[in-house]
Amino acid sequence: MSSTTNPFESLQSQIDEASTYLDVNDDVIERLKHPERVLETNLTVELDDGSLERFTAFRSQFNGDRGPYKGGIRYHPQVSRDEVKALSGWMTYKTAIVDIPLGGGKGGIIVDPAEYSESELERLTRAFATELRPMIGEDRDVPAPDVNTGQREMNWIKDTYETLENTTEPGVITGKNLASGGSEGRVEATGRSTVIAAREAFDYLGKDLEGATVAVQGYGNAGWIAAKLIDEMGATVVAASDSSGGIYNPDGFDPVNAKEHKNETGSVVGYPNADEEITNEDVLTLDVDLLIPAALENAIDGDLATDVTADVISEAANGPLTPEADAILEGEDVFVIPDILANAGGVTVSYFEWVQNRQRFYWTEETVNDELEDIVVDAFDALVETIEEYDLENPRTAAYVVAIQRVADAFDEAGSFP
Ligand SMILES: NC(=O)C1=CN([C@@H]2O[C@H](COP(=O)(O)OP(=O)(O)OC[C@H]3O[C@@H](n4cnc5c(N)ncnc54)[C@H](O)[C@@H]3O)[C@@H](O)[C@H]2O)C=CC1
Ligand SMILES: O=C(O)CCC(=O)C(=O)O
Repeated sequence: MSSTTNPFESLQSQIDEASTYLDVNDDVIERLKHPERVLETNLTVELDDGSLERFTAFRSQFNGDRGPYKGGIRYHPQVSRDEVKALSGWMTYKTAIVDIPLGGGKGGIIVDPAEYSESELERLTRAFATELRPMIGEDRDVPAPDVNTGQREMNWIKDTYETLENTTEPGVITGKNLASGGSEGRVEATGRSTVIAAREAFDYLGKDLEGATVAVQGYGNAGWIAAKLIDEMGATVVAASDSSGGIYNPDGFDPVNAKEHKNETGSVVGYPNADEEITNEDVLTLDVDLLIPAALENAIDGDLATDVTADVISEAANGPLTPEADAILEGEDVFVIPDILANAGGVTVSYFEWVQNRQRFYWTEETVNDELEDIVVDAFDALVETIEEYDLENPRTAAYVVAIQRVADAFDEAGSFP
């Protein structure tokens, strides 16, 4: 993170901003600014050399008014209680803006997975799954992948849960591989919604995506798929970065080829067809038509925002702009598609996976992608309608107006406290 902005405070200020347009009781808004509960647990894991190491892990269940808590599990040294709380809140408003019947949750372990062997990571993941067991379940809380976790970790969690519960319940977790009950299209889903939303924004703004230049910060699951799909739509990817640095070719490069280079060498840096090496900050401030931040929170803070020159930003990452950056870009007429809509493809296809698991009936990739397309386009239309109805400058505020109203309605329908 390039800024010390607390992501939980960012979430709360986003809610405050939107609530001024809503006729929702202040006490209800206060409830919608805090998680319902947070598990903090210490996992003691045996390392390969026989020693023991303690890891701190969290699971925040932010809101379950619209359905089971839903959200990923992150492995990263910067995971903190407040980060997990923020991410779980963003999940709540994400599932609401795309109108799928789920709540919001998030988990994380403070760990740099690159420093541990596969067997150590398996023991760590299974230890976390054991702690999570009483609070997860397909009708309770359904985790999924996030930064530095993927199908492998999801399969371990499913297996641990099912073994302890003596059951088969693949819908306890999503983002599994196909053989373990995963869905077609889930790996690509986050990048896919990021570019569908970008395409809709270009259309709304009367801009041409064909030949538009694109920079992608973060070349992991969300970022590289977004690069690949936007290239397939006719745009030109000119820059990309990962935690080791950035690459640039003003004429564009093949995103798939760049990914192959990253797979072989560990980084996009050194990719021969885009050999101009630039910093991560340069990637964020390039004069491009579309910027896709796809790494971590606070990538663009107030200082950097003044140098951002992209016309459209599609937030594949959660929380890549600090509130200060958001306000600056709003003043500069940059159209920011907020994370809770742009990256909602991941949780939407997780929802499809959960539905398929429960029905024991699996969809084709084409069905998954068609259903995802409809949901993202509907959410974008609701965003535009709200921008116009309230004459809003900032699409993020519009997204929260829609999402908070939906969560508040569900709370309201449930009746008052006993
Ligand atoms: N995986 C998913 O389904 C979803 C992910 N997201 C969000 O997308 C973002 C990325 O997640 P994933 O792609 O899943 O993670 P990932 O672990 O697959 O990839 C993260 C990438 O970001 C890079 N990175 C880290 N720090 C960086 C920095 N300072 N500058 C440039 N690159 C940096 C890493 O090198 C890596 O390439 C996160 O904010 C995550 O919460 C959002 C919705 C769903
Ligand atoms: O697939 C999911 O359930 C959640 C993905 C996620 O963590 C996110 O959207 O930030």
